[in-house]
Amino acid sequence: MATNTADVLVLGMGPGGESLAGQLAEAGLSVIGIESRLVGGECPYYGCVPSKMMIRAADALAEARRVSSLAGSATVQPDFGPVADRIRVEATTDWDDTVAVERFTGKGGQLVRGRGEVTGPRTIQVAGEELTAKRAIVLNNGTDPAVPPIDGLADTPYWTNREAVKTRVAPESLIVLGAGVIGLELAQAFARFGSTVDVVEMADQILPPEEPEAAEVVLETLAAEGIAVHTGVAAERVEHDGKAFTVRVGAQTLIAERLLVATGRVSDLAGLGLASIGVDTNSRFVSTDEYLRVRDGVYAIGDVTGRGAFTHMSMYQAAIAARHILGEQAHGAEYHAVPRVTFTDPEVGAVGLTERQARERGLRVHTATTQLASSARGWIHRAGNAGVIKLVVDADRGVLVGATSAGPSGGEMLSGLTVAVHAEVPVARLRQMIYAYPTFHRAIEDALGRLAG
Ligand SMILES: Cc1cc2nc3c(=O)[nH]c(=O)nc-3n(C[C@H](O)[C@H](O)[C@H](O)COP(=O)(O)OP(=O)(O)OC[C@H]3O[C@@H](n4cnc5c(N)ncnc54)[C@H](O)[C@@H]3O)c2cc1C
Ligand SMILES: NC(=O)c1ccc[n+]([C@@H]2O[C@H](COP(=O)([O-])OP(=O)(O)OC[C@H]3O[C@@H](n4cnc5c(N)ncnc54)[C@H](O)[C@@H]3O)[C@@H](O)[C@H]2O)c1
Repeated sequence: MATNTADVLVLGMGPGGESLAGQLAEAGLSVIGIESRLVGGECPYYGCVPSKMMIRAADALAEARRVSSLAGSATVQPDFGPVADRIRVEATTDWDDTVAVERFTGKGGQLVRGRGEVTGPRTIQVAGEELTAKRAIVLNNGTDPAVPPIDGLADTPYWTNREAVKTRVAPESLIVLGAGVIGLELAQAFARFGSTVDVVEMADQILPPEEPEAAEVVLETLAAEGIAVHTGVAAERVEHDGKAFTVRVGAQTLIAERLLVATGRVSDLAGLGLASIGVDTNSRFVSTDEYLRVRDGVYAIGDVTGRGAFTHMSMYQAAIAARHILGEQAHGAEYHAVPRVTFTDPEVGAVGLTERQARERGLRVHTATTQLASSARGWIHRAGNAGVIKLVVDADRGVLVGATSAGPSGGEMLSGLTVAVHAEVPVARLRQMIYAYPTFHRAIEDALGRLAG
C-alpha cells in the first residue's frame, strides 16, 4: 500500500473544510484534502446557492403578483428555464468542481479524490492509500439526506434536495415530506412557479425548532398561496406507478408528479471509521471542545458537530480550528448567538434561544412580540407585509438571549438582534437607541417597549 504524509489531512471538503484547508496551505503547511464528491460540499452544488437562486426568482414572481394591489397590473408567466440555467451554468458549472479544486491546489494544497476512512488518530485510508498526518486530521464530512423508513418509499424515484436543484422544470404537482427549512423553502419556490404543492409534517408545527408565532405567519402565507400543509401526520405508504406518486397520509391519499423528501440529515460516523478514534458512532454528532478538537490532533467542523447545520457555522468553526492548528491565539467557539434564516417569504430570521429553550434552561423569561403589518413600515408596504418580531429576555440579567424577526427581509433585520444577543447588550441600552423611521427594524423598538420591566 502506498503511503503519503502531510501536516494536515482534511476529510471532506465542505465549505468549512475547503476554507480551513486553503488557510492552512496558504500558511505554509502541507495539506491533503480528501473528497469523494465535489470540493465545496453541499452548499454550492446542492444546497444554499441553487436553492437561493430558485427562491430569488420565485420571490420576483411573488412581487410581480403583488403589483395589482399597489401599482396597476402585471402579467406573470413563470418559466423555470432561466433558474435551471443559472443553477447549471453560474452556480455549479454543471456540477463540476474544477474551479474549486484549482483554487485549493493553487494555494499549495493536494487533493485526493475518494471516500476516506479514519483508521487511527493520525491516519486516513483512501483509494488504496494510507495517508498520515504529522499535525492533525480534520473531519468535515457533513451530512446526507435522511430518508425515513416509510413503506414503499425506497423503491420509488423520490427527490431529495440533490435531485430537486437539478430539475429543468417545476413539476405540475409536488408532495414534500418535512416542513423544516429545506421542505418549506423549496415548497414555496416551486409553488410560486406554478406547482400544486402538499407539505406533510410529522410535528404539530411547521419549522418545529422555531418560535410558534413565526411558524404561524409563514403558515398563513403558504396557505394564502395555495400550498396545502398537513401537520401532525405521517406518511404511511408511498407508491409510484411510473408516472405519479401516491402517498397515504392518515385517511387522505395525496397524488403528485414528484415527491421531495426533506426530513432531516444524517452522518455515517461508523462508515467514516470513527470508532477507531474512540468516537461513539451511535451518536448523531461528534462532540468537540471549544477549539473544535475531538481529541488531541483530531478536529471536527461543520454539520457533523451538531452545532447548527449552516454554512456560516462551518466557516466559523473552520477559522477557529485553523488558528488553533497553526498555534495562533484563538478565541474558543461560542454558541449562545447562533443566527439562522429560513428563506421562505416571510423570511424567518432567528438568533439564540427560543422562548421554549430559554424556559427549559430554567431562565426567568420575559417575552414580547409585535406584528410587522401594524408597524408604520408594514402598513406602507401593504402586500407581503406579514411578519412578527419576538424577543426573549433573561429577566435576571436584563439581556436578550434570543430573538426572531420574521417578515420581509427578516434575515437582514436579524443583524442588529444578533449583535444584541452576542454582545449581551442590556435591554435598557437597546431601549435608548434610535431606530430609523420607517424601517421594518424599527418594530424592534416597539417590541422592546412591550417587554415587562
Ligand atoms: C437544500 C439546502 C439548502 C441549504 N441552505 C442553506 C443556507 O441558505 N444557509 C446556510 O447557512 N446553510 C444552508 N444549508 C446547509 C449547508 O449546506 C451546510 O450546513 C453546509 O454545506 C456546511 O456543511 P459541512 O461543511 O459540514 O459539509 P458539507 O457541505 O456537507 O460537505 C461535506 C463534504 O464531505 C464529503 N465527504 C463526506 N464523507 C466523506 C468521506 N468519507 N470521504 C471523502 N469525502 C467525504 C462530501 O462529499 C461533501 O462534499 C442548506 C442545505 C441544503 C441541503
Ligand atoms: N436557510 C438555511 O440556512 C438552510 C436551508 C436549508 C437547510 N438548512 C440546514 O439543513 C438542515 C436540514 O434541513 P431539513 O429541512 O432536511 O431538516 P429539518 O430538521 O430542518 O426539518 C425536517 C422536518 O421533517 C420532519 N419530519 C421528519 N420525519 C418526517 C416524516 N417521516 N414525515 C414528515 N415529516 C417528517 C421533522 O419534524 C422536521 O420538521 C437544517 O436543519 C438546516 O440546518 C439550512
